[in-house]
Amino acid sequence: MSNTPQIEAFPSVDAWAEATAARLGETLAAAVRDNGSAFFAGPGGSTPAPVYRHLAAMDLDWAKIAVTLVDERYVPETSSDSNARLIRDVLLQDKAAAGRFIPLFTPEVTVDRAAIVAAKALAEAGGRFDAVLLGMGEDGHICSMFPESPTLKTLLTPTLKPTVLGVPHGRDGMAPSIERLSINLPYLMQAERVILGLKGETKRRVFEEQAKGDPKIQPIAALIAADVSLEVLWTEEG
Ligand SMILES: O=C(O)[C@H](O)[C@@H](O)[C@H](O)[C@H](O)COP(=O)(O)O
Repeated sequence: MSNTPQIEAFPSVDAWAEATAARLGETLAAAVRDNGSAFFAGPGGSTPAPVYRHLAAMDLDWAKIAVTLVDERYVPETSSDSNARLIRDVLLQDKAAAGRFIPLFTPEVTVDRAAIVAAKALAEAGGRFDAVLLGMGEDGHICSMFPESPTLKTLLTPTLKPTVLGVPHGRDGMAPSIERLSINLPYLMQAERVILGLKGETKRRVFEEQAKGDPKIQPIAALIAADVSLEVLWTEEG
């Protein structure tokens, strides 16, 4: 029986960011110690920057750590929408400047071709994440697993191989507003540690509601049904 993970509450954004970064860093350090290298995947959006600042300052063996994204807008790094830009500007600084970044975006003919290129690049980098940080939208999406998206069911299918898929922009004003690239649920299922970082009361409520949802179409329910080793760290400060 899958159980909803307990939400761990922190009194401030900084306490929340520090605790999240410490756990991610602990897992990355253990992977470097035990396997000689480590692989981290994180989100874009407005939530993770404080976590990335704390992580960048951690004294890890960053030259042995690969860094990628759990999803990406299908835009070049020159775009302010680029998640790769966030990773380069905030995470791959300070001590983490030596980390090796593996972007998901490449200027291919179509987003689906770019997804094939990204899937190959992640597989060549080891194909399994040691530590993953996830954000969540107020619609319950994680990665680029959006409600009503035609790719959602495939992204949430637990029996497929870990891969990257192209996500079309939403029709009739539905999210996402631009094409995306996203890892699928199996990538999260095989990760050593997955932390969902949430800020604000709305997202806490959405998480609790979505946890009771249909794992075929609701990502949080899919994570829980797939027994992903999920830790949920939350702070009320928005
Ligand atoms: O490309 C993105 O936008 C992110 O990778 C996405 O998966 C994010 O985690 C959620 O959309 C939450 O976004 P916020 O943190 O901005 O609420």
